[in-house]
Amino acid sequence: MGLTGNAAIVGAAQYKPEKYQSAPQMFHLEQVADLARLALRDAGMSIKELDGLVIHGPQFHEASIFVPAMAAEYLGIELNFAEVVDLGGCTSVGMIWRAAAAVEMGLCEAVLCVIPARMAPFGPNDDPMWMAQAMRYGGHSTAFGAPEAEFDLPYGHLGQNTGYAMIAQRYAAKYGYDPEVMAKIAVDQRFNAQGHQDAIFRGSELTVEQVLASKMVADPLHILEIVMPVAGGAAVIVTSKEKAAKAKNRPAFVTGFGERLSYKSPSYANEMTVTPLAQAASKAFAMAGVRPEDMDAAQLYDCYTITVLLSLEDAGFCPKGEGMRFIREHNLTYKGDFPLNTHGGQLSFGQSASAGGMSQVIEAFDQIAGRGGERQLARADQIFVSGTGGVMSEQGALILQGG
Ligand SMILES: CC(=O)CC(=O)SCCNC(=O)CCNC(=O)[C@H](O)C(C)(C)COP(=O)(O)OP(=O)(O)OC[C@H]1O[C@@H](n2cnc3c(N)ncnc32)[C@H](O)[C@@H]1OP(=O)(O)O
Repeated sequence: MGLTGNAAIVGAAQYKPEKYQSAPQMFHLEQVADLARLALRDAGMSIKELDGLVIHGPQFHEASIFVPAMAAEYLGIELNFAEVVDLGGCTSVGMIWRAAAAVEMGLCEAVLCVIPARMAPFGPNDDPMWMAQAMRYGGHSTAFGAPEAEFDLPYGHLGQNTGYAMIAQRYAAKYGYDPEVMAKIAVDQRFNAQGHQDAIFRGSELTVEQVLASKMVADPLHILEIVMPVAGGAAVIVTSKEKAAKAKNRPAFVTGFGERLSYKSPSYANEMTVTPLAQAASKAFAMAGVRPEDMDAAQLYDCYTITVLLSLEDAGFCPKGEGMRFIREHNLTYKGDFPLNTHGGQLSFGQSASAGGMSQVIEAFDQIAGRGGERQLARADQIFVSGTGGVMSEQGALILQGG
């Protein structure tokens, strides 16, 4: 049951992360078209070959319904498969497996997965204040009737920072917490970012002391353990094995996936320190017929350092409660014995809304395709990718393997 490895990523493109103030504003459809052009060029394919579209829809305030049909019309293509994915930071991983499954089912042959994440010019019905706030406190709905508006927000649980801090506090109470070890995650990833020409924090290396001396945002999370929101956008082409055989790049076959959605707010979790990634990852490994120790690298969603710690444990790279020891004992850089987030992760490459997780998918593809430049791993045949939405509540796992 599941994928049989007959669909692959063959091309990708992403905008260089930029601060919102300096990034160009583009209408979302314009971004879709531009990203599609860049990803197709990378794959060596023509737009006429596309017959599937997976799109991230919520930001389309130009039109809130029929988003895939509107985008297809704008691209001038007809579709055999269309899907909107809205899973926050789990969107990217969710898009890739849905595209691969659709290809394997024979619904379509080539799918564009696309997330526009630059700001669009404000329209007459947009409220710039609300949008600025939504961008800042991304994860929480303040909408009338939303459970978090009633039970979380009045207690100061605004958006993601406080939710992840709460999980970190619970972890600390249960298993202990060494701030230096947590800072090492950010430091090793910042080292990796020096090897990626598009990383927003290329050119500024980091030490454990700097992380620990940086502003405390939500105890125990320092600002340098938290992602900085940036403008961006990404697109990936997933196609059939037959088409992949003719592709320009070495394909990354999608051989396993898992997805698990749980509570949206950690306040409702039975046990905050165990995330739904445990189920998602074990399904993905079983489907691909591989184990965590077979992986050449892990690209783990990293909105916060605590996300990385929990993901390492729940994906099965080390037992529960032993993440600190694992991080202390391993060099997580691309030069090390456990290459993790080899592009710098979102902490150091940059986090653009919902497209941030696609940077992890694209880095896995780049490594498998052998175009990682100075950060290229000697062996990159099997890579694990995770996606995290909400406050550890939406989890996705992918296994990508070179052909
Ligand atoms: C979405 C999902 O489903 C799952 C997820 O990914 S959850 C995560 C979603 N993302 C978020 O919630 C965003 C988290 N980040 C933040 O809220 C903010 O960055 C923050 C509150 C941590 C800091 O904001 P702030 O204190 O107002 O910083 P601000 O005054 O804007 O900037 C101060 C400086 O620090 C920098 N900075 C801001 N945030 C930074 C960060 N996280 N890391 C490093 N530098 C940062 C700024 O660039 C600025 O530098 P300059 O003065 O040189 O321009």
